[in-house]
Amino acid sequence: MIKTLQVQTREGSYPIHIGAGLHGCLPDLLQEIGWNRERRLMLVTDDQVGPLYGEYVIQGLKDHGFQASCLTVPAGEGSKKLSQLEEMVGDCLQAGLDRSSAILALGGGVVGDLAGFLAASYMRGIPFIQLPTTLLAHDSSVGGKVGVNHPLGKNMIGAFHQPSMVVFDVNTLNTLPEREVASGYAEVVKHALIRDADFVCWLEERVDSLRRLEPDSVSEAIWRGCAVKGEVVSQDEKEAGLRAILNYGHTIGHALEATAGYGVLTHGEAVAIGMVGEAMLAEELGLCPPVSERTARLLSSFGLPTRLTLEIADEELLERMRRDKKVKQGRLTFILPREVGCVDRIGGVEEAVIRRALDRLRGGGEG
Ligand SMILES: NC(=O)c1ccc[n+]([C@@H]2O[C@H](COP(=O)([O-])OP(=O)(O)OC[C@H]3O[C@@H](n4cnc5c(N)ncnc54)[C@H](O)[C@@H]3O)[C@@H](O)[C@H]2O)c1
Ligand SMILES: O=C(O)C(=O)C[C@@H](O)[C@H](O)[C@H](O)COP(=O)(O)O
Ligand SMILES: [Zn+2]
Repeated sequence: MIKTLQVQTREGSYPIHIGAGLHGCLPDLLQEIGWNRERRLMLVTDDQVGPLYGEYVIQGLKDHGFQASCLTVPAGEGSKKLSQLEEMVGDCLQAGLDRSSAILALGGGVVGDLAGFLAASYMRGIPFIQLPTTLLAHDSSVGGKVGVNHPLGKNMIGAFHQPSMVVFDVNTLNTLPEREVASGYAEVVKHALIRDADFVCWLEERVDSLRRLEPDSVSEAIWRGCAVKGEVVSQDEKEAGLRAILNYGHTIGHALEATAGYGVLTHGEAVAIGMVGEAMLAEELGLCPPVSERTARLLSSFGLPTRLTLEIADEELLERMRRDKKVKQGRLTFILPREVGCVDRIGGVEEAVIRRALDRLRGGGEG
């Protein structure tokens, strides 16, 4: 069964298709959005995903008369950097891509963010399509945040560039390593915690089937996660306000990810720890009833870490947080829970309270 959602943008709307075997439908789906065979296509993938799915996708396109070439980057967060992007621009120029060409991003969030940024910047912008292959990429493939990391911070160089379509073939999840499955559930849980209390209960009741990647449950989880994300992005495409709620867990999470060294923690692991820490912060500030324990229990049931065990000093984390993109005139802004299923933007959080929350996140305080 194929499920479809629409994301509204300033320039119209684009579909998200979720279902088993959708890679086989890609040529038809391209034609549905009006892409004809004259448009030269560059498939961007990584060296783990490419050998699994790249050839099938390229062959399908060629069989339908499309001109498609392939560009492969090394797998992992280390590829999300400017020097990689420069190399990719060279590959596209060599392959003869022009302003009527387009990019297809086949992979997880790293490929999606990197290939999306390539599309946003190549000759000042060409269209692209997201073909997510990780559970986490139900988040990264929707909403148009594309970019690369800087040694001083996550996603510090980037753009908003919406895809023309998202095609999620859930069959690809069958080859995903267990650690990446868990990592992906962090962003699924985030979507539930920020906007949909019923979805939180639904997840709590189906942990086992979701972890086994039972097709009906996993497709429903992806669909519900994409529905939350799509609804928020449709209301606030460029993060003027509301969209910041999608950053729950990310102020601490991004600080952890960059300080630990890109790739040491997966993005989902860092965000999982971050959500528990930020729930503790909300409790310290008296903003909500106790929610951190239930948050940690759910994340942990998916096999995710919920405590800060790496030896990183508070000051190092705070230094990163002071450069977070939500900081305004030096005031640290967090996305904090009011209750399960509802969060708020809270500005001007004092560093002393953050230190108390970090202490609890390390297992100090009352837990
Ligand atoms: N733009 C956004 O809105 C947004 C949202 C969330 C996360 N992100 C970004 O996404 C990135 C993390 O994405 P990710 O967790 O997908 O990581 P990833 O892209 O590095 O993929 C994880 C690993 O799984 C492998 N893999 C991918 N699909 C596979 C498959 N089907 N079978 C076997 N192996 C497969 C990859 O090669 C990689 O080694 C981070 O850089 C994060 O900042 C962006
Ligand atoms: O789409 C968004 O908006 C998000 O915040 C989704 C996050 O899960 C994602 O990690 C995003 O890349 C973070 O964006 P950033 O602007 O904080 O770098
Ligand atoms: Zn994220």
